[in-house]
Amino acid sequence: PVVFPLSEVHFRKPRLEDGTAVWELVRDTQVLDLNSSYCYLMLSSYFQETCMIAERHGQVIGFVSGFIPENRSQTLFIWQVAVAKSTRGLGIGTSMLEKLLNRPVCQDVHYVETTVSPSNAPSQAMFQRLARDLATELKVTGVMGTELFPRNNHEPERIFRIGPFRS
Ligand SMILES: CC(=O)NCC[C@H](N)C(=O)O
Repeated sequence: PVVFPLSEVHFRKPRLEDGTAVWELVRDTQVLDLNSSYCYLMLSSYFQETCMIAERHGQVIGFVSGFIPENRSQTLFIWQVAVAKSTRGLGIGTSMLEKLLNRPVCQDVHYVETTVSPSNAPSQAMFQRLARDLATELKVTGVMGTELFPRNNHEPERIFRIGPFRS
């Protein structure tokens, strides 16, 4: 993996034109669920306030998708966090999450919820770090079991809840 300062990374809202690059980034992680390319176009347009792009030298190296559930305005649900394999371990994932939480749309957010599969240790560590940085707790509040997925061919998804913060 390459090493470079985060100051070389540009964080911004996604645009429609990022759709394919995001689809390729998620595909290349080989651990996340690859949604349809159309889904990433939707996220990059209708959910751009709660999504984040990280880019360096014009290359998309990170992506976060999320939304605020319409009936739970104090919670930001983080859907996917994707970081290019070659740029892992530099804190890009944590930076995307913290910058996303600093957006005006998240000014009343006091909880983050997300799901992480048991085999995704880097993602679990990233959320534990986020809880520490926010001086709050991470709790496992539930799980989406394998039986919920077609042909049982998906790992369970443990539901994490981080908060309260900024209360
Ligand atoms: C935080 C995160 O990336 N969760 C992944 C959930 C699921 N496996 C997916 O890839 O959408």
